[in-house]
Amino acid sequence: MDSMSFILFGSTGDLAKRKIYPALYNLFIDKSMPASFSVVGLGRRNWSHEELQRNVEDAVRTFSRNPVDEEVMEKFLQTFRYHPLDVTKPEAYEDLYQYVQKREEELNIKDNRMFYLSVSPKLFDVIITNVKNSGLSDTQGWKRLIIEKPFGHDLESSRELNRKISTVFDEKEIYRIDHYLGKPMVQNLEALEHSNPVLQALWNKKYIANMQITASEIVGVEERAGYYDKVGAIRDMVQNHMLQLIMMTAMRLPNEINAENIRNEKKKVMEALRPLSKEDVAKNVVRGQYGPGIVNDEHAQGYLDEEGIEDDSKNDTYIAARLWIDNDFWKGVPFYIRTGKRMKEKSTRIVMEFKSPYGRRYEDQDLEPNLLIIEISPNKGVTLQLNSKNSLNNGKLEPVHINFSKDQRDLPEAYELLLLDAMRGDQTYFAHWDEVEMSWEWVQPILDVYEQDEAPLYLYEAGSMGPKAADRLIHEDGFQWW
Ligand SMILES: NC(=O)C1=CN([C@@H]2O[C@H](COP(=O)(O)OP(=O)(O)OC[C@H]3O[C@@H](n4cnc5c(N)ncnc54)[C@H](OP(=O)(O)O)[C@@H]3O)[C@@H](O)[C@H]2O)C=CC1
Ligand SMILES: O=C1O[C@H](COP(=O)(O)O)[C@@H](O)[C@H](O)[C@H]1O
Repeated sequence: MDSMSFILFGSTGDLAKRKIYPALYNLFIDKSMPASFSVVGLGRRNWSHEELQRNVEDAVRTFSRNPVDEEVMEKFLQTFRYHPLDVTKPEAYEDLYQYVQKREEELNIKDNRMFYLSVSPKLFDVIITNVKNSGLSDTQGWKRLIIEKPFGHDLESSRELNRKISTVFDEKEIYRIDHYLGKPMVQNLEALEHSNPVLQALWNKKYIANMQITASEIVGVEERAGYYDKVGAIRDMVQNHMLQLIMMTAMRLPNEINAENIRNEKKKVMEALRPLSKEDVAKNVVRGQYGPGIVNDEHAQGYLDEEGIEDDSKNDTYIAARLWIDNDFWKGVPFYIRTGKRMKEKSTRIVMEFKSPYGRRYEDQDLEPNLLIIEISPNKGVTLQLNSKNSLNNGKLEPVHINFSKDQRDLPEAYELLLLDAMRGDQTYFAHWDEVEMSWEWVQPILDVYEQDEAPLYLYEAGSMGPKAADRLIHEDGFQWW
């Protein structure tokens, strides 16, 4: 792998601590990092190199999946340097440029530069402008941009941001992170379908009655009120993660698996996704907000009582929706999504419910449908629900489960897989602009309806599986949530 500078905007922040440093360490210990690399951490704080290194060390000790090897840790920390920088000050970038070059010379590495924007989206624009004007992005080697979510606040702002970025980076140089695409079981979807002819044969409208994608969380808004109260579940989860999961589940696999082909197939799914008019929103989308309830046997306060939330906030902490993909493979199969905070369990999963064949033999018995359940996180595995006679219960047909689960500890974290791909220059599991733009296009009417408060906001009890209206949405079609 090419030697490079990893220039981290937001090196003193939460994401760097919880995800980026542990991921880099795990890649380092697995010998997946380039032989020579320089990490330059940036932030306004007046830290020394040693302070950054101490923080990196703490972060790795706290959050890494690998036990720490002291010798490896020492070498790892030596790659880190801190450079104080207020990103809003154009004149400060001249020093940064010189510092990055100095490290490149010291380490004798080429000017391959990875810019990682792990800062508030408000700062994306000013950083891009200053990186460009300072000359930092004029390299002989490659330059790449890793950019965190949210990518815009709505369709128009995302287009504006993309226009801005495109003046400095080509699409081939932009790595838009959606960490759900880095989850090992999401990356496994394609293999699961294509290495198993039995699943491949069934993965279409002929056999599937409906597809359900759930991403439920136990946590509430935590310390992110300022951010979350303005975005809600629709922008925080649906526009990106949930629609990416739909694309990954519904795409047809190209003959050759590479970034371009996969992204083309995902784009076709979005092109076929039936758009919602404003009138469709209330019929197909349910928004909810958690009230007080019981979580893990303890009282949990409602959203409006959380610190930093407006008293009369109408923000959605839960969204369920019915979607249709109008192409030859999925026409007539409803896709249901639901995601929310303060729900009963933490689970991200995809469930395919199979159709019941006509003229089946056991019409007198109340049979459960066959299900294929793909657990993405925190459990990782696949379960097939079939029916079988139970000779201990008068030969009654009962559901049985064929099941495999992955050893959780050995699997790399999403950020590890994504950072490795970005360093190798592989964009397969990063969101292409077309996908992001089409996702915003699909979501925009929902945002408009909520902005005007033209749809009901249903309360649900903390610790439940969401509002009753979401159950009604799926019952209308004769199905239930799995
Ligand atoms: N945290 C998470 O779990 C997740 C975060 N994200 C995204 O990652 C990004 C970072 O989030 P997070 O780490 O939580 O944010 P934090 O608020 O924890 O960190 C923000 C970082 O930005 C730096 N910063 C702020 N203003 C300036 C400035 N004017 N000049 C230089 N640096 C500045 C801060 O450094 P200093 O204070 O030293 O100036 C700090 O390092 C956001 O885009 C967020 O949406 C995405 C998914 C999950
Ligand atoms: O991007 C986000 O994702 C997390 C949920 O991620 P997971 O990997 O734990 O499923 C969510 O809590 C957060 O609000 C959102 O910004």
